[in-house]
Amino acid sequence: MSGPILQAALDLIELSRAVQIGREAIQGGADWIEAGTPLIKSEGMNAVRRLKEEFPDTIIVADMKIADTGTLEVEMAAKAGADVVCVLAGADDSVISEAVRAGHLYGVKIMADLINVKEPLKRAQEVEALGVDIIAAHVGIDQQMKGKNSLDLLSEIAGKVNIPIGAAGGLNAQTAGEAVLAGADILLVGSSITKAADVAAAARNVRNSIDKPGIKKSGKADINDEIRALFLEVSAPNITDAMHRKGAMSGLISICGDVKMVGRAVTVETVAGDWAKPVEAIDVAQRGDVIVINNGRATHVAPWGELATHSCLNKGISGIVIDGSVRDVDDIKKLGLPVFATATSPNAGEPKGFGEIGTEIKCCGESVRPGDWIIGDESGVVVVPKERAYEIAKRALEVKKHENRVREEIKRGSTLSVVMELVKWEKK
Ligand SMILES: O=C([C@H](O)CO)[C@H](O)[C@H](O)COP(=O)(O)O
Repeated sequence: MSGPILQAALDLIELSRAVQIGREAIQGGADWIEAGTPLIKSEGMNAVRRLKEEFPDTIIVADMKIADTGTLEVEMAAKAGADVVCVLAGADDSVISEAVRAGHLYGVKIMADLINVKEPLKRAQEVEALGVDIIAAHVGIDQQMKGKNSLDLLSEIAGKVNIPIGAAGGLNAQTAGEAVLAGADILLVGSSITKAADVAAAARNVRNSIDKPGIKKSGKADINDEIRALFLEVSAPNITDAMHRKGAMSGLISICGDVKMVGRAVTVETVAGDWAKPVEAIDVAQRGDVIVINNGRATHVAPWGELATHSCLNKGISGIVIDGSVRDVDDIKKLGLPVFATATSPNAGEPKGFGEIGTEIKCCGESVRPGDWIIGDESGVVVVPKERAYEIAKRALEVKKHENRVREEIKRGSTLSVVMELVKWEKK
C-alpha cells in the first residue's frame, strides 16, 4: 500500500445515484470506493457487482459489517467483486478467523471495524493477531452525532498495531489531514464527500488535506458556541427533519419576514394581555437568549410591542416567541429583531404581574424549558430539548448536506421522486 489512501464511502440506498457519486469521487481523487452498509442492505451484492463493473481499476470495499458467518459473507462479497471486506472487530474470534481464512482463499483483504468496541486497543491487537489486514478506527454516524470523535479513537491505537489503520467517522477536508498526522493510512470519508453538491470538488479538498496534512489541529470550541454555530447553518425545516418531524411550534408567523433566530429559551408564563412578566424577562435574559412567552394565544390584546423589542436589542437578545399577539408591527419590522407571534392586535393590556419567568411552559403546542434551544426562520419556530441540542444540530447539518446533493441532481434535470426512488420506497 502506498498511501495515504482516500476511500469514499457510498452510504446511500439508491444504486444508480451511488454509481454516479462514486464516479465523481474518483474524478476528485478517491482511490478506493466503498459500497456502504446502507447500500449493501438496500441492493445486496448487486451493489458490489455493479461498482466493480463500473470501476474495474478501483479497489472496491464491501462494508458488510460482518457479525456472523464470516466465511459465507466474505465469499459472497469477494465473488461479487470486492477487494476488501469489512468485518466487525467486535464479532466473536471465530467469525474473524473464518473471515480471514475466506479472505485468503478468495484473495481479498479483511478490514476489522472497531465501531463500538469497548477496549479498542486491546481488541485491535487481538484481531491483528487473528490475521486481519486492516484495522478501522471507526466512530459510527449515530455516535458522531453525540460528539464521539474518530481522531480520539485513532490516537488510541496509532503506532500500537503493525497493520494499516483506517480512520473513519465524520472526517472532512480539515480532519482528514489531521488523521494522517495522527497515523491513519486509509481515510474513509462518507458524508462530507458523497453529500456534497460538487462531489468531485469535495473529494479533491479531502485529497489535498490528505496529501498536504500540515494543517494545525483544530481547537475545541465551547459546546454552546458550537451548537449555536451549527444551528445558524441550518434551517428550521432541517431541524424538524432531524427530530423525526417533531419540535415545530404551531401557528407562529415571523413579524419581520426573512430573519434567522437562534438562542436558548428564557420562558415566561402569563395571562392574556398582562405584559409585566414578558417585559421583566428582558432583564433576566442574557445576550443570545430567546424570550418565549405563553400568553394563552390571546388575539385581542398584545403583551409585546416596539418598546420591549427595542430593549431587547440593547441587551443582545436573539429574538421573541409569543403564543399570543404583538402590536407596533410596523416599528418592529424596522427594528429587524426576530419576533414570532400567533396574532397581532393594537391593544396593549395591563402590566399586572401575574405569571412567572423561568419555568417549563407550553408554547404553541410544544413544551419549552429554560435553556432549551429555539430556532426560527420564515418557515416557523422549532424547540430542541437542551439535552439533545448538539446531536440534533449535527443531524440537521447532515439533513442539509443530503438536500444539497439532491438539489444538485434535480438541477441536472431529474425530479425529487426520481432522485429518491419514491415509488420503490413506498411503505408496503
Ligand atoms: O461505515 C459507515 C457508517 O457506519 C454507515 O454505514 C460510514 O461509511 C463511515 O462512518 C464513513 O462515513 P462518514 O462518517 O459520513 O464520513
